[in-house]
Amino acid sequence: MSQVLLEVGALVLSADAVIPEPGYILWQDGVILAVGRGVYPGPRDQVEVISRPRAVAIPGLVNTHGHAAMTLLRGIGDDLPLQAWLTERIYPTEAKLTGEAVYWGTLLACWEMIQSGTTCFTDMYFFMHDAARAVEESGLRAVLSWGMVGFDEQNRTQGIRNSRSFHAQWHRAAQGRIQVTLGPHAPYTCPPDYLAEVAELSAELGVPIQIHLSETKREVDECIAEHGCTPIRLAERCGLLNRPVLAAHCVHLTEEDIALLHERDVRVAHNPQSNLKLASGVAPVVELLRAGVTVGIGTDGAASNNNLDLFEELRLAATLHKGVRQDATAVTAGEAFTMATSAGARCVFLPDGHGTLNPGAAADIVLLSLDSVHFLPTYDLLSNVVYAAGAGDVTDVFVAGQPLLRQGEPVTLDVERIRHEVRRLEAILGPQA
Ligand SMILES: CSC[C@H]1O[C@@H](n2cnc3c(O)ncnc32)[C@H](O)[C@@H]1O
Ligand SMILES: [Zn+2]
Repeated sequence: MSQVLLEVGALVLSADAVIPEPGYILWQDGVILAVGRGVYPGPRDQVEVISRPRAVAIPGLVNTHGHAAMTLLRGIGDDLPLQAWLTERIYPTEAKLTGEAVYWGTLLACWEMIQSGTTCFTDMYFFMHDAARAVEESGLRAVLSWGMVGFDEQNRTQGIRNSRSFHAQWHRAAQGRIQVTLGPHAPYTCPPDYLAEVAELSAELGVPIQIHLSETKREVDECIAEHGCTPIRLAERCGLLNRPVLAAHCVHLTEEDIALLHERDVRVAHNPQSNLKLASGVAPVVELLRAGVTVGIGTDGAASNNNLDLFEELRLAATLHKGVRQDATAVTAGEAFTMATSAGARCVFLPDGHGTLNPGAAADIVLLSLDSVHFLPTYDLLSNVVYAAGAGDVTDVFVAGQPLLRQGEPVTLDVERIRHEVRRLEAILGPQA
């Protein structure tokens, strides 16, 4: 495929490599070949040129935790804590979902994420063949898992069977944009022997695991009462932490938990907005970062957030811990940006270097308008991106070098059709149905 040259007004290659002046990115076959300041020095006649002199290029944002099709449940179960939210409102609504609904709900999520600068996301849900079809069509990169629960023998067996068939059909599909992982829901829905079985399957298939861990104090207290240890320690005893693991939430941790997360290189998805909305608490992100744990940022599903805007999440991650700790140095702009980009990419098991705009990284690129009010004035470009910019400033999105949003317009999605189908499903799924 031919080379593409993107000319921009400024670049943030990574948190510690900011170019606040015009420059370029050159890519081929979805991979960045060169970046630089000023005018591209090579021959221009052989390359396709995209000129965006009034935009800043940043690495695409990585959403490290979510349930994409829960966009269909946006607004259901507001103002409830996690367990009541799940059992009284979410599970009964999810019981009405079909593969077709998950397909449209996932497309809706893809639309929202593309529009707000996310290029890669994780998903743990049901009817995942339908979700994967939506991802393939959207052009996004995704790390998908079929959610597994072990309430009884039948759903345990079904969970393993679903995960195997999903892996067989979709792992490394969509030109490598889709990765399949295993998704045991949580220690309170998956008993220890089931978690051990999932760990064995993960080793057999050679794929990582994503799981909710230590989200609420109630979860930790009940785990200690039932199993004599914290959810993190339980996951270790079940053999889960011998495998690559992405743990969502990790709000209620002991010092020993944090040491164990670091020792086993468990990646943590920090979901500040969901944790606040479900009244779960605030994750000890400063302690996790200090211990050397890789922390990314996630939105969680749209029923606990209630949007999939990672710019909001990025800003909250950079401000929340300052307020809670009364320490203005807690989670700097650079740390938050890293969490949303390169650390996020590591969280979701992408190869080293992804989540940056350095040569060798995937050409997953987001452009923000320098004409936006949020870039006036611009003394410190990274500060503008983290503390001022928002989804409304996103003009263009590329994944693996392919345009998904061009000057504000979705390229891959028929958004009018998505709007129509979601309105239809709303009447079936909503509380008044
Ligand atoms: C088994 S598929 C995923 C399952 O998880 C539910 N879910 C969504 N958000 C959360 C959360 O923050 N904690 C725990 N479980 C969550 C979702 O509704 C699905 O049932
Ligand atoms: Zn979740």
